[in-house]
Amino acid sequence: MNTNEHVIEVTDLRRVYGGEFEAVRGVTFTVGRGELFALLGTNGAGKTSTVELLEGLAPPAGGQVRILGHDPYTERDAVRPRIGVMLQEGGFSAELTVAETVRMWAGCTSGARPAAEALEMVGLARRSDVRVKQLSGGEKRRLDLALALLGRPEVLFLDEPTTGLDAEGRQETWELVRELREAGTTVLLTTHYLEEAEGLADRLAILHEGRIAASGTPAEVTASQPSRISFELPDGYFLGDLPPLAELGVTGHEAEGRTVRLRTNELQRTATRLLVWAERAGIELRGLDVRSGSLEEAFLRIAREASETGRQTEKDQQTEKERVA
Ligand SMILES: Nc1ncnc2c1ncn2[C@@H]1O[C@H](COP(=O)(O)OP(=O)(O)OP(=O)(O)O)[C@@H](O)[C@H]1O
Repeated sequence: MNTNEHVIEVTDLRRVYGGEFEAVRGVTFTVGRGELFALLGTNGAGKTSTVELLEGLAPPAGGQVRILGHDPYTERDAVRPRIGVMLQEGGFSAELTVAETVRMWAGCTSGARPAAEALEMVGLARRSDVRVKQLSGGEKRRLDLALALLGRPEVLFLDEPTTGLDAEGRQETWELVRELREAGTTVLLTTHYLEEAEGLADRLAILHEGRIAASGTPAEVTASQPSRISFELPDGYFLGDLPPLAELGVTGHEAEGRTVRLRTNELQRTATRLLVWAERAGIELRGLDVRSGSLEEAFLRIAREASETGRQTEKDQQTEKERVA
């Protein structure tokens, strides 16, 4: 098996609603066999619109998708048996039991796992005889996942798999996803939880307004962000009392009353010089908080830049959608 094989290939993908509103605007990425790729983005960024095209639920308005070398829309029969899709809201009957639901789906799936095995994998074995309507939100997500795993998929699409799960359930799902990936399953995950992407993804992309605003390994995306130091100066001290900020390696700052926030790309140098200065001056920097750039930081920057430049765009899009509707 060629491990460099691109199981998912997306090139200049576009999706248009109502003939005019462009929700996906030229998205390009690839996912190799056994890789876990996460799509992140603000609300309405275009994650679901993109993933639905990858699942073959609609044809793209432009560009191309290849899943396992096939077009998932026009060659659905070649692709569908080899992929597993966990939808945001599975449409199962509330009156059936968990086991009946899984058996019903297994009847429509070629080479399905035994129902008991799928339920065991997601930790629902003890809930087999419970009616779906009696499951908690988190248990329903696990049932969605069991159904997606039934056909032993080579490619697994997970749309917000841990929404509604408690901390333990989330950890268990992450563990399962890791095991599946280690067994060679290629996974495409959308999520709102940044720590989920950080902990699971080999590579990720942050979507914004239908375009990829940042992509790479979690470490690469994080490294593009400045580190932050914040603290409170004692009474009688002001920002101007610090050594020149350029000498500290500071690239940006804010001061609000006695609270100071510094940004730097050289965390060790800035922190050391700041602490040496404070020590020599006999000053305690209360509430001192030193943190490296994070995925959250990258995400918030993209969202912030969006809200600064995007208000007009949002208005335009709304008008566009109203016209289309
Ligand atoms: N059927 C539709 N008709 C018209 N516009 C749509 C349709 N579906 C989605 N949109 C719009 O397309 C844009 C992208 O939506 P999408 O659901 O793909 O975003 P998302 O990133 O998955 O968002 P969320 O994180 O909120 O689930 C949004 O502006 C949304 O309002």
